[in-house]
Formats: sequence, structure tokens, C-alpha cells
Amino acid sequence: MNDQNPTLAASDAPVPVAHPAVRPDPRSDGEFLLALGRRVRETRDRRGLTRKQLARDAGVSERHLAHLEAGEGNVSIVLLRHIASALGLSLPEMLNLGAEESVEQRLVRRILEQLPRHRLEDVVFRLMRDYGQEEAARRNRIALIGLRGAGKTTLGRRLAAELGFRFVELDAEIERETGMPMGEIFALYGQSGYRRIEQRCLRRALDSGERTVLATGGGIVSQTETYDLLLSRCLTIWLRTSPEEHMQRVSAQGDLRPMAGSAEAMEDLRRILAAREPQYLRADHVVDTSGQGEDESFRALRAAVEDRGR
Ligand SMILES: Nc1ncnc2c1ncn2[C@@H]1O[C@H](COP(=O)(O)OP(=O)(O)OP(=O)(O)O)[C@@H](O)[C@H]1O
Ligand SMILES: O=C(O)C1=C[C@@H](O)[C@@H](O)[C@H](O)C1
Ligand SMILES: [Mg+2]
Repeated sequence: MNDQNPTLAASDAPVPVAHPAVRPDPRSDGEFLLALGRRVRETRDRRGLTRKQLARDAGVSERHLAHLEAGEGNVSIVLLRHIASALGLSLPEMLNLGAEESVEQRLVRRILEQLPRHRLEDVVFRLMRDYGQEEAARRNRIALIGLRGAGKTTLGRRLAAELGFRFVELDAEIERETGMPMGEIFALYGQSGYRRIEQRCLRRALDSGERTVLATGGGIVSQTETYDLLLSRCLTIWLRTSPEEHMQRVSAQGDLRPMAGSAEAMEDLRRILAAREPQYLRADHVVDTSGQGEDESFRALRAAVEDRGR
């Protein structure tokens, strides 16, 4: 696969993870306890508390606290609750150990932790004023992302019809804008030229002000600026499935190109999906359609759209 021959997906390099979605914590128990200890120590430092003071406030022995901070102590949930409370944190906040946090989330959390409680109301008002409406507008633009055969067109069209939104196929917009089929655009402009045109067409689709379900091209996640724009302006949903099902669905649609060098194409597909996964995971929601029929996946998509957050 190359720029000139976009079959299942155009190839691209792995991109660093920025905001992974919720996944099982891959750490061992030891790593978890070390992270917990670090969290207690760092929060205590930021609060300007000595270990002695925190031990007293939380009603634990200083030795116990020292063990916990060193990642050696497996404290009871009740003691941890006392320690969290003495640090001004809720238990969930205390256990949010940063494994899944982005840099921005960590920064925001730290700023909030340092603010006295009476200022939090002001923070909420400001956030609502600055982002409340934007968030509502974002939900009027639903973008489906995923590799070929994910179901972006099939499910997106149904979703638009049900919601009374217009349906926009970004690849089709690009073909209309250039007056050329996809293969020719790639052949003439290469991958980077294509990405430029894609961004232009995306901006136009987003600026129309109409309520929209947008089916994007599988590679939209490869260009950071374009993808950041999509994430910030749309409710994004990754339609996820296995490489085998992507391949099987695309072939069933009669596109036999990916099957040409079967084993190699399958390998390419696995690699591209793995490379893009961290970016796809930045979506607001992930709908896994593996092993499902269209109707089942549509119901899952509908549920994701109705859900107000992750
Ligand atoms: N669970 C499922 N969800 C969605 N589509 C499914 C499912 N199972 C099978 N399909 C079939 O898979 C195909 C999905 O193709 P579709 O064109 O919608 O994908 P796409 O994401 O738009 O791909 P492309 O990037 O090529 O435009 C359809 O033919 C659909 O009938
Ligand atoms: O996955 C990809 O890289 C692509 C998918 C298509 O929808 C097109 O957007 C283009 O061929 C690139
Ligand atoms: Mg499509």
C-alpha cells in the first residue's frame, strides 16, 4: 500500500498517544502501589503538609504513611479514604493515578486541587460560559471515524436519517471539490496534498452550521491538525472492528483489491490499524462492531450518541 494506491488504508507512521480512552489498567499490583504512593507524596508536598501532619489529620501512624508513600503499604480502603480526605481529595480522585490521564487532564486536575473549594463555583461558571454552548454545538456534528468497512457510511446514513441531520461523506466532498476520483487525487497530489484538500473540505463541512453526521476517510487521524479540528468541533465516534472483519466487509462490497496479495494486505491492515489505534481512541466514544450485525451496531451507535460523556 502506498500513496498512489489507497486500498484498505493509505500507509502512515505510528503517531504518539495523546489522550487514550478508558482501558483496563495494565500495571502490576506493585506498579499500582508505587503510583499510589507517589500520588500521596506529591499531593502532600503540594499541600505543604509534613508526613507527621498528614498522619495526624488522617488518623494513621507515621510509619504506615511512610510505607504507603514508598509504594510498600497496601492500606485498607477506609484508611485510604481518611488519607484522601485529609488531602482534600475524594477517593476516586485519589485513585485516578494518571495512567490514563493526558498532560492536559493532569494540569487541569492540579490547578483544581490547588484552588480553595469556595472558588470552584466560579470555575464552573466560567467553564459553562466559555465551553457550555460550544459543547452543545459539538453535539450537533457527529463524526464517524474508522478504517474502511467500519460502517461509517452504512450506519452514518441511518443515524442521520433518524436524527433528521444531513449526511456528509467527506471523501465524496473531496472528490467533488477536485473533480477527480480518490485514486487520481492520490496519484496527482500524493498523500500530503490529499490531506491538505481533506482539511479544506472538513472546515467547510464544519462551518456550514447545519446539523450533520459526517463520515470521514479512514486516514483523517494521520494529520494532527485536521484530526484535532475534528475532535474539537464534533462528537466523534470510532467504529471499531477486527482487521479480519474490515477485510471481509470490504471484500463483500466487491472491492477485491485488498485481496490481491492476500497475506501481505492483511499484514498491512493489521499494522495500520495498530498504528492508528491510539489516535482512534481519542474519539469521544468507541463502538465495537465486531461480530455484530448492522442493526446491533446501529443500536450501539445510537446509545453512544445519546450518552452525554464517556
Ligand atoms: N456490524 C456492522 N456494522 C456496520 N456495517 C456492517 C456490519 N456488519 C457488516 N457490515 C457491512 O459492512 C459494510 C460497511 O461498509 P461501509 O461502506 O459502511 O464502511 P465505511 O466505514 O463507510 O468504509 P469506507 O471507509 O470504505 O467508506 C457494509 O456493507 C455493511 O453492510
Ligand atoms: O485509510 C485511509 O488512509 C484512507 C481511506 C479512504 O477513505 C480515503 O480517505 C483515502 O483513500 C485514505
Ligand atoms: Mg464510507
